[in-house]
Amino acid sequence: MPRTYHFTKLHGLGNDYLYFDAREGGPWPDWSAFARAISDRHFGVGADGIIVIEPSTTAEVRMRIFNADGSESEMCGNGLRALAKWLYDRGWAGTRQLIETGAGLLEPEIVETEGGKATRIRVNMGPPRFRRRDIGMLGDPDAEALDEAVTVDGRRFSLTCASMGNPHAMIFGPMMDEATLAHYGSRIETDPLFPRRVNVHSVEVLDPGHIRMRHWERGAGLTLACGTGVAATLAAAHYTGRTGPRVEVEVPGGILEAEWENPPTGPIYLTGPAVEVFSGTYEWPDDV
Ligand SMILES: N[C@H](CCC[C@H](N)C(=O)O)C(=O)O
Repeated sequence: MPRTYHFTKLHGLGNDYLYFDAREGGPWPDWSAFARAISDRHFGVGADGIIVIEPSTTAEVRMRIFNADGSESEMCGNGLRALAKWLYDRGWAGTRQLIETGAGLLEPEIVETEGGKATRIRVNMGPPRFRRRDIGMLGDPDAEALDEAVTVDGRRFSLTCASMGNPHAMIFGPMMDEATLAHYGSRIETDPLFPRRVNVHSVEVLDPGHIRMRHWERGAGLTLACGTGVAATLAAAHYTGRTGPRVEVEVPGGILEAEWENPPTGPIYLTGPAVEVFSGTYEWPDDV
């Protein structure tokens, strides 16, 4: 007997997720298989993945994020910003929130509202990390991974890697077009250097305060925005002397602001919009 699941779709600059309130009720499905099915843009509802809200003993709620391929990630910056909106708009949390994530306890803050609804959210993403162990890379776990090299189809890429709880590899230089990033990003994502796979970003530094970039996300492919990717990129760019500690980042879906407070040990803040699109229901075979 199929079961009916209620969801709300929200996005941060077009990085879209389906939200499931699993704080009560259940039983709940195998979220990985469920995410793979519902995220399909043709045979499902369509999204970059799903966000599952669960009870927490240490914060207001626990956020879990599953990519479109069903893989679970440690963290999602755009997803966390939109979750803060989802909670605030329903009166379930205030303007300053504490959320349990796979990257630790993180603090989103509603910074702009319209008609009682959150429109712009700033989130303390915690500090970036640069060691191989943080990124889940092969090699000396205590060594930083600021200048790695992988070769794909005879083309050598220099990677600067950082973690925001989830792993990111940045390719600095002229921004690649979609087809080029899809071709090489998909192969770097699954390179043996990254046993946990990796999110891949093509990053062009325009000046010390401005970056433009394009994302190939682990488990989701090309996306219009990647919050943890923007934060990891600011960390890598500033840490290697390419930018200041505060940048405006142009991603395909719009503009995100990123600021690194007290580098290199302080947190990175990410500020940008979040939008609620619609709510709906989804039938899923009773596999529980
Ligand atoms: N694909 C990512 C998770 C989503 C991150 C991204 N959408 C964000 O806004 O941070 C990973 O597997 O680590």
